[in-house]
This record gives sequence, structure tokens and C-alpha cells, in this order.
Amino acid sequence: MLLNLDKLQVYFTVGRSVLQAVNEVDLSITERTKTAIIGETGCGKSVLAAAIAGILPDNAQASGTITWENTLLSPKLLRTIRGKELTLVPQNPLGSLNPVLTAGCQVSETLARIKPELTSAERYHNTLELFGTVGLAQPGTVYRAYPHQLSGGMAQRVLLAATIAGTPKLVIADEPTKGLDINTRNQNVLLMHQVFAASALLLITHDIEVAATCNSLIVMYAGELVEAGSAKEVLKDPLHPYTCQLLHSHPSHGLTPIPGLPPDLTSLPAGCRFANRCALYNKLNNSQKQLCLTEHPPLKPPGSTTAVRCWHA
Ligand SMILES: Nc1ncnc2c1ncn2[C@@H]1O[C@H](COP(=O)(O)OP(=O)(O)OP(=O)(O)O)[C@@H](O)[C@H]1O
Ligand code: NI
Repeated sequence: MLLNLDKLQVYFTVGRSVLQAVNEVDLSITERTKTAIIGETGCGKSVLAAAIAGILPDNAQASGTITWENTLLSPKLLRTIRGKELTLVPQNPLGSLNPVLTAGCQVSETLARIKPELTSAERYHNTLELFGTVGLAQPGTVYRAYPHQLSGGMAQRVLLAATIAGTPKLVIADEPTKGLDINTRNQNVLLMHQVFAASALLLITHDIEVAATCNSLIVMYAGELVEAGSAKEVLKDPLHPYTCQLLHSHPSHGLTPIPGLPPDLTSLPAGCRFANRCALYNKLNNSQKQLCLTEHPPLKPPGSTTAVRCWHA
């Protein structure tokens, strides 16, 4: 097992209230698997990623256990693997590059940090090789180019070259396709799957088509996992009412918005967090509804490979 989360919990103290951003998340990621996380805005996707990468803000309090290759992921271990075996893909490629350094210099500097034993000639050579790996056609020209001379797509490739310099085992990408048109998005996703073929990928997205490119899919709602399973199965045959309604809110499935809003994370309901917006809830009898409103449903594997947090799914 590459990464394992056991009851990961993240709270924020905001003034006098406590905001439950991530609640008891259990999650396992094996080597080379591609996992997508989807869910509406504010459901805790980025906070979960930040907790794994150890970059939570100061007002966050985390609990639970994270293990990396079956060893407790201590701050010390995290310092040795971050930026190498565990890397993050930045959201805005052009903005993430230093405007006063050439593309080659930046990747070469990353290499110097990760592999201090390399000579500068070796770093130059390795950088050109990395540029080739990410599909940059004229590595020498790109090496000498400043960020403003690169297109968005080229900048993305330069950043990915820097990311694979450390031969990552896990790559976390938080909405890498945000704001891109469909063509660029498809190219980017394809490129990431090529470049990170040997790595595990945790891909946070709002985009169901992007999620469909992964093997596993995790659906989050109000800080919790509500459904987890194979991406193919979950997208074809969603079990949790939230997943069904989320998929139906997508343009390709009729654009039916989910009514209402997610609960306030500073005062969560005792029962199911989705009950007030749930289409299935409305079809239940009174005693079934009572269960939804009073008992918090556990995430249970209903016999198949998919796990669902719902009393009645
Ligand atoms: N530093 C912080 N202080 C207080 N609350 C925070 C902080 N960072 C995040 N939150 C809250 O934690 C919750 C989860 O936020 P998060 O950014 O993980 O959502 P998300 O699923 O990534 O949403 P989006 O899709 O919009 O990126 C939100 O309610 C957010 O307001
Ligand atoms: Ni986010």
C-alpha cells in the first residue's frame, strides 16, 4: 500500500466556531492507481489533499493516521518525500513558473535540489531528457525560453517535467484543468496520464469526464466520503443519491441542479448530511425518514466493490 488514511479529520477554528472540513476519511491508494475525487465546492477536496501533503494552514487541526508505504507519515518523513516521491501539480502553470528564469534553469534547479550529486552538465542533459519525456519537441529551444515566451500548454509541460524529475510515487493534482477549454483540458488530462503512468495519481476535479479517466472514484459531500469504488462502475451505476443527483446536474445528463445547499459545516445535522436535498428521502415512509434524520449513516460496502454512505441506497 502506497498511502493509507485512517479516520482522517480536519477541523478549522473560525472565530468561536469549529468548522468540520474533513470528517473520518478512510482511503487507500495503491501504487500506480489513478483516483479521482469529485464533489461540490466546499466539500473538503482541497483540504483533504492539503492534509495528505502536510500543507494545512495554521488554523487547521488534523487527527487520524496517514501512512506512507506502511510507515507512519511523520513530519520528518514528509519532509524527505515531499517534492520528490510525493508531489503536487500546481493549478496555474504559467503563474507557477518564475518569470525571470528560463524554463531550463527552473527544471535544472529542481534537479539540483532533488539530486545534489549531479554536475551541472548532467543536470542540463537530464533536463533536456525530461523535456523530451513530456513531449516538448525542441528541448534546447525550450531550455533557453522564458515563461512569457511559452504557450500555456508548453508551460504545463515544463512544470510536469519538473514534477517527474523526482520520480514521484504519488502525484496530487488539485483541479489541474480548471478554467481550460475542452480541447486543452482533454490534452492536459491525456498528458498527465502519460507522464504519470508509473505514479499513483490523486486527481481532484469538478469535471465528470476528467474523473472518468481514472480507475477509482471517490465522491465527497460535506467533508465525508459518500461513495467510493471503481470509476467506471460509480459513473455508470451510482448508488448514493448524491452521486446520482450530482451526475444528473452535469450538462451531458440533463443539467438538473441539486436543490438547496450543503449543510453548514460549523453546525452539522445529526443524521445524514444530504437528507435535506435528497431525492430518495422524499420517496421514503416516515420511519425510514426518521432514520435518515437521526442516525448518521456509516460508509458501508454493500457486498460489492463500491462503498456507500446511505441507509436506503
Ligand atoms: N483556512 C481555512 N479556514 C477556515 N475554513 C477553511 C479554510 N480552508 C478551507 N476551509 C473550509 O473548509 C471547507 C472545505 O474546503 P475545500 O477548499 O477543501 O473545498 P473544496 O471541495 O476543495 O472546494 P472547491 O471545489 O471549491 O475547491 C470549506 O467550507 C472551506 O470554507
Ligand atoms: Ni478545492
